[in-house]
Amino acid sequence: MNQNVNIIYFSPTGNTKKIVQSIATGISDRVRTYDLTSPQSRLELEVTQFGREEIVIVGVPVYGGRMPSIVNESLEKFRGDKTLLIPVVTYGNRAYEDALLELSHLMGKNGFISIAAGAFLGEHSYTSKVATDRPNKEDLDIAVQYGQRVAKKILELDPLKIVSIEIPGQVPYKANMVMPVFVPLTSDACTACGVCAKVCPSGAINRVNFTEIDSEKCIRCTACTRICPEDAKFFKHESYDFIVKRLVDHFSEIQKEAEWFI
Ligand SMILES: Cc1cc2nc3c(=O)[nH]c(=O)nc-3n(C[C@H](O)[C@H](O)[C@H](O)COP(=O)(O)O)c2cc1C
Repeated sequence: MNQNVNIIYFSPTGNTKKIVQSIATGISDRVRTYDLTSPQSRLELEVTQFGREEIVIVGVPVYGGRMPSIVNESLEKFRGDKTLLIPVVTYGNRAYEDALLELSHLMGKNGFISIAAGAFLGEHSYTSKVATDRPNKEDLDIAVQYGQRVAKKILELDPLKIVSIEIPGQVPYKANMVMPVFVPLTSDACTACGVCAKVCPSGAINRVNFTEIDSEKCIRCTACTRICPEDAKFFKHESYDFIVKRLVDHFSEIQKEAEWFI
């Protein structure tokens, strides 16, 4: 298609970004990006209006079966006018529960109509033993093909009969996860390069003293522990170990596949 596709995503460890970009590639080569991962990008985001003919793909990771609440306020700044929406989530092989439906509802309130939706696998932020290396090349190829199917659907749409598709999930949504309070620790290997603070999506890492973490701001997304070139940032807490053990015990053997609704 020679129509613009707008992609909006929040993606602390990069899985959601890859999937959303691949779907967009299947639709058009004219892509406009709204990356809401950094606190600065969300702070600077202005109210953005999309027209009727526009296509928007929005992607977030699943946190506790819900969408990450940190991004809700920013997503509310996007306004549609019966704008075509493709909501997408990535999740770490446990379950996506109500996250996809919640994302579709949140955007739907502001004038977007979900004409397709997808739930994709992404290596679990907490352990590389669950959904290892997902999304892999095959996942990304599939995402491109899903994008091509959306493009076909759009060309065939009767503008007077555009309705939202059915998306799995329940209302009321699952209760928000109550996360035990643990924050990343820093070992002596830290060279104070500051890359952790740069990628922190919640601004929780002190910009001068990188070992100081604001436990109220930290969303435990693992962006910092994954990016540290010295492996100096790490989680060590009995609750964290318990979560990882549970994930590995129950979700490491059988890997799920992407689900696509159209
Ligand atoms: C705080 C937190 C909660 C998570 N909750 C879930 C969950 O409920 N179900 C699941 O399958 N994966 C869960 N995950 C894994 C992420 O959804 C998955 O790794 C996702 O692909 C990360 O996306 P990103 O790379 O775009 O940040 C969770 C990860 C974090 C950090």
